[in-house]
Amino acid sequence: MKTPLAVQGLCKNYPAFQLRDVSFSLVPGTITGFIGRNGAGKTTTINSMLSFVRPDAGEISFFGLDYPEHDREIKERIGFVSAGMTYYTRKKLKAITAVTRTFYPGWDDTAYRKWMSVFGLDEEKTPAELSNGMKIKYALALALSHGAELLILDEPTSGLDPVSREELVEVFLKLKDEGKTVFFSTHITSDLEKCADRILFLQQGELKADDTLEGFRDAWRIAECGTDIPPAMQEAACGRCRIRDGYTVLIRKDNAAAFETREATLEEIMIHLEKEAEEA
Ligand SMILES: Nc1ncnc2c1ncn2[C@@H]1O[C@H](COP(=O)(O)OP(=O)(O)OP(=O)(O)O)[C@@H](O)[C@H]1O
Repeated sequence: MKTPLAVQGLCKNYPAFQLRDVSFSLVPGTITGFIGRNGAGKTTTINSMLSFVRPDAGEISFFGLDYPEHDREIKERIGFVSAGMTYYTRKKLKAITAVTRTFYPGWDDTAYRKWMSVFGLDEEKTPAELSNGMKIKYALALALSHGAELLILDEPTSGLDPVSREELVEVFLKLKDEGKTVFFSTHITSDLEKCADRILFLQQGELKADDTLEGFRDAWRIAECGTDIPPAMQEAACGRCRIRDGYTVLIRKDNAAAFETREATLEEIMIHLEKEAEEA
């Protein structure tokens, strides 16, 4: 099966920010979490790869087809959902759907009914009457009704309460069960611990990790120590964070044998690496 998305050497220059040579590809039927702190460049990457902004360099292909050359065919096979999506707030969902379906020759009404029912959405409502989580679900229902095989979501869980986030994570797992590929950006790492197969970690416009969730986590260990970090540990540290009684220190697993350590969570890895980058 062709890779749903391959990004090669993507660059975008803004006056105060550069996206530098980002390359990755997605594995079909998996969930990939695209993580990085605010301003790391996640949205810039997504906008550049979807040609919402013009990239300065890079090659993008979806399902082995170059983009944007094969724009029309590709758009029928992907769905894009952003937390900031806006709809005509006072139109009923059924009116919005009626317009949307005209853009897609492959529109499948049975699939639409199914996903509206799975997500508990009422067509008689207007977007103004939907919560943020419901709006994301409606956007997903539209994407899935035109047969999207790849779902690209920009920060779908931010701004949602923990229960709504949990529901969305369950939706992603359901989509994966159906063979869809899911790519979503977030800075809420706990959501990824529950559902992601792969992690892409972006830091200051550079892709710092592209690995399985287990591989990414397993490369690191955490040491907990008092306020005096021993010199050997200082040497091995890749970032340290203050905690109540001292510090937590992130150490590459390869360098951690000499210390008492434990497994690291995704959040700990991200925070420690960001601290290190800030201090560098
Ligand atoms: N149109 C633009 N013009 C100039 N700079 C921009 C533009 N869009 C984004 N940037 C800058 O690019 C940087 C990366 O922003 P981006 O929105 O891609 O980050 P992000 O990782 O998605 O962050 P967040 O999690 O806050 O959404 C920021 O410093 C931002 O100010």
